[in-house]
This record gives sequence, C-alpha cells and structure tokens, in this order.
Amino acid sequence: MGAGKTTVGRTLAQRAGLRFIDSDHEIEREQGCTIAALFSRLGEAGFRDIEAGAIDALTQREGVVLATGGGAVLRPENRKALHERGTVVYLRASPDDLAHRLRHDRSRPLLQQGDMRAKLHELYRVRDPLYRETAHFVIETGRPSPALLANMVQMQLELAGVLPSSGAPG
Ligand SMILES: Nc1ncnc2c1ncn2[C@@H]1O[C@H](COP(=O)(O)OP(=O)(O)O)[C@@H](O)[C@H]1O
Ligand SMILES: O=C(O)C1=C[C@@H](OP(=O)(O)O)[C@@H](O)[C@H](O)C1
Ligand SMILES: [Mg+2]
Repeated sequence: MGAGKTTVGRTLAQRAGLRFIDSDHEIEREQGCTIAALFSRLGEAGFRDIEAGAIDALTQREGVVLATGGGAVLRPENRKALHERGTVVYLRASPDDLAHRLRHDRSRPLLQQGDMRAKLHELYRVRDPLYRETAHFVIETGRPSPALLANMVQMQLELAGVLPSSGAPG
C-alpha cells in the first residue's frame, strides 16, 4: 500500500499506449461500493475471495498494465496467475516511506486502526518475500517521482523485450 502501483501503473500505460486496469477500481465498479465498504461488510477474507476472482479474470487480458491491490500476493493462485500470465514489476518501498506517504490516507482499511507504521512494518515482513517470488523485476522507489518511476519501468520492460522500444532519446 502506497508503493505507487496505481499512480505509476497509470502513467506507464499512458506512455506505452496500453490500457490501464486497477483491480481495486474494477472490484469497486462491479460491486458498486468502495474497498473500505467491502472490508466492513465481508471482512478481509470475503474481500480476498472477490479479489482472487478479479485477478484471475484480469490476468487473462492482453496488452494491459494491471495494478493490483497490495495484498493480492497473499493467495498462491494469484501469485501463479500474475507470474505466469504477465510480467510483474515489484515497486519496492520501505515501510517508513509508505507510512509517510499514507499518513493522511483514510481509504485503506488495514491501516485505519492502531499504529500505521508498525502495521506497515509487519506487512512488509510477511509480504516482501511474496512480492519477490511473484515479480520478474524489482524497482526501488523512494527518491524518484512517480513519473520518473514510470520511465524506469518502461525502460526496464523495453530492455527485456516485453515492450517495444519507444525510441526515446537517452
Ligand atoms: N514514488 C513516489 N514518491 C512519492 N509519492 C508517491 C510515490 N508513489 C506514490 N506516491 C503517492 O503515494 C500515494 C499512494 O500511491 P498509490 O499509487 O495509490 O499506491 P498503491 O496503489 O501502490 O497503494 C499517492 O498519494 C501517491 O501520489
Ligand atoms: O495491501 C492490502 O492488503 C490492500 C491494498 C489496497 O490496495 P493498494 O495496494 O493499491 O493500496 C486494497 O486492495 C486494500 O485496501 C487491501
Ligand atoms: Mg492502488
């Protein structure tokens, strides 16, 4: 949460001329309510069931940039679908940077109770190995802006032959 998946993913899609999809936005549209409302109605496990269905459907699309929710890696079937059907970029951020970025955020239900920084450290401990297992590339966030990170991801994917060369100078 707060790594920049939604922000960087949208910019990357614009630059690469691809459609951008965010699994949380798709879920909100289909369910007709916010992620926070789904968590309070169904609990985290209920949300994860819906999320797994969305990941299965969305990873079957061709030619899209897909941003997932940060907890999508918790389910093995999601990790497998993402890794096998797509090229996965892990936008790594330190828990302290995430806490700073999200200090005023009220839309992420898992961070609304207790000490946000401690919670982000705990999520990082559990999830960092899962992100590394799922990803084909790791990009360090931190100092670069979202726009620069989108350039960095695009360049990485062009070098890997996943995206056609944009011919940008440099
Ligand atoms: N590299 C970055 N540097 C500074 N702020 C960032 C960066 N990436 C994202 N943000 C900010 O952090 C917040 C969360 O970003 P978002 O794209 O929603 O993350 P995610 O989808 O991974 O949870 C937004 O306010 C966004 O502008
Ligand atoms: O990390 C998580 O468990 C979650 C991340 C959120 O998405 P972002 O990673 O886009 O914030 C959203 O799916 C939900 O609040 C749960
Ligand atoms: Mg997001």
